[in-house]
Amino acid sequence: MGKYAVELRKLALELTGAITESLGIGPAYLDNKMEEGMQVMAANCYPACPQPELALGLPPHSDYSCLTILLQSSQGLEIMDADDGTWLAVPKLEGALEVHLGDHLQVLSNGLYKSVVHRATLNGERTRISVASFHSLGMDEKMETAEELVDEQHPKGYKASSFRDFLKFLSANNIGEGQSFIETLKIKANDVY
Ligand SMILES: O=C(O)CCC(=O)C(=O)O
Ligand SMILES: [Fe+2]
Repeated sequence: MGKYAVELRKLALELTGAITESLGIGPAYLDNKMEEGMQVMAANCYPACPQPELALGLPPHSDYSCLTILLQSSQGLEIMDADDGTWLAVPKLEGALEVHLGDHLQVLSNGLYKSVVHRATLNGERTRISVASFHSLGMDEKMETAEELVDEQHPKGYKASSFRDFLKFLSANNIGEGQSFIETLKIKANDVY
């Protein structure tokens, strides 16, 4: 697990650099903050469920990370098509890692990149295991929208927040009931900011 975690961290930094480069703010924009940031690994175990159509392994949510890298033992992950709200199954490809864009990059990019809403379904036959590696800034480091991506036509759309702010939100809200942290960060037209 140690070597796997180390390699994923390198991959996350490389992908984050490619994303910031694509935004025109340079490949090293987040390097220092990511290098001092956090990597959280979660092992999820979903036992076989006799009535999988009646339950979910994880409710719909987006991840509070820059990137999440996921390995799944069998199919079960679904992502939401943001245009029509339908759910699409992510196929299990042998040896493939699934990369999710998280809320941090939506905030940084002023909404040019969107975090992916996803959920975990259950199946009737076998236990499913997934290992998620979340890559984010440090606990008290605020992720802010890049000033370079803000102008009159593209006003700043998000408030800055830290992982600790997210944890406070989680302890006070139930994401199983549809509450979403990124929604609370959106700056509304008549907010004084
Ligand atoms: O088990 C999965 O496929 C999804 C896991 C996940 O979304 C998470 O741990 O945040
Ligand atoms: Fe997730």
